[in-house]
Amino acid sequence: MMTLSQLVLASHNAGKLKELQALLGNAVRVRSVGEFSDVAPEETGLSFVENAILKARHAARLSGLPALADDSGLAVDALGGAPGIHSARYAGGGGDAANNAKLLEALREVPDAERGARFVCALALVRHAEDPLPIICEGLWQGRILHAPRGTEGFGYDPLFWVPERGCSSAELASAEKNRLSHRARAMLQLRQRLGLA
Ligand SMILES: O=P(O)(O)OP(=O)(O)OP(=O)(O)OC[C@H]1O[C@@H](n2cnc3c(O)ncnc32)[C@H](O)[C@@H]1O
Ligand SMILES: [Mg+2]
Repeated sequence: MMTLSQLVLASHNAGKLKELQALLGNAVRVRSVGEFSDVAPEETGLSFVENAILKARHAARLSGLPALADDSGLAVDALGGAPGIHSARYAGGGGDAANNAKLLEALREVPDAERGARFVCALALVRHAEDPLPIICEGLWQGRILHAPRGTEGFGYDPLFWVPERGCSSAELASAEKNRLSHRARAMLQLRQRLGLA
């Protein structure tokens, strides 16, 4: 088992950082990669797992500390799994509002029964930049894409993601509730088990 006293979170996304921190609890002292660099690495992998490993190695190299990265995104059935690994830059770098507008437009003619989607999260933890055996955990969250945004909590695509088990959008969930249900919560539970923290 890996014992950790300090960990760098390899993300530049404030919404994600907040969730990762809450999900990790206070057993580990957490730093953010933003303390070491403002520049995010290029996400050139073909999969969530490859991109998570690449981001974790980058942060471990910068900080000299163990690093945890999250690569996540939204896979929409009617779009053949898009935006997928390209979720953060779906609308070409215009941020969350532009991404959400592009998604609504792409699904304009798609009926409810065909609006299925899932959030995907891959976590990668490396002990050091060249770690040959990263810990990988994955989580999925099944839902459906709404016709208009609802709610103001969370980040990213949350206002468009209908959560069937709660009957609301994920941006209408309190953060503690999202942290019980989400793709990230599921992946993080596995990770905490692997680390002996859960
Ligand atoms: O790479 P880092 O620095 O961690 O930050 P990022 O925002 O670029 O993160 P990703 O490359 O993993 O892209 C994931 C995108 O998927 C979306 N996403 C992931 N998890 C989400 C969640 O819990 N709720 C809403 N949108 C989410 C969100 O738009 C993210 O920008
Ligand atoms: Mg990214």
